[in-house]
Amino acid sequence: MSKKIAIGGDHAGFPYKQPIIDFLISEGYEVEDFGTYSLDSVDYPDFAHPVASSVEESKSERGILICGSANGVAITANKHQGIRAGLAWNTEVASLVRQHNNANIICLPARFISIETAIECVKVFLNTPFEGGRHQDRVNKITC
Ligand SMILES: O=C(CO)[C@H](O)[C@H](O)[C@H](O)COP(=O)(O)O
Repeated sequence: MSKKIAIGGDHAGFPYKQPIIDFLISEGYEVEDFGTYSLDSVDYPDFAHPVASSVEESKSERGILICGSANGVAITANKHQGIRAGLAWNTEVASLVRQHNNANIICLPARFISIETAIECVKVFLNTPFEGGRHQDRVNKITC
């Protein structure tokens, strides 16, 4: 896959963003960081929309979004055409969101998982292929 990854999140996700970026760079990925850039309180859609747009427009191959519960960024990203943003809180779910749902954005709940788990989820998300078959039929039915 292309090595370009878009990443973003709100103030709750901010402490997790740089360690994930460091991991991605160490693995040879190019990273576009859409913010936020501090712990100051912000609104998650202001960061989820640019990440989703980057994936939607094929400027990035995959996206990573981080907020407190991961729900706000997931709900926002899934408003975009062609975006399948799924939550992951352990490596098994991170694998399934690729294998079964062909997710192109992973949403991480920073207030409920460790940074180490978040990085493990990202690793699995980026390295697990979509299974296709019956899952492709189901993914095809998602779009209204
Ligand atoms: O959007 C969210 C929940 O769906 C995220 O968890 C946010 O990070 C959270 O709502 C931020 O909450 P705060 O009390 O404003 O820090």
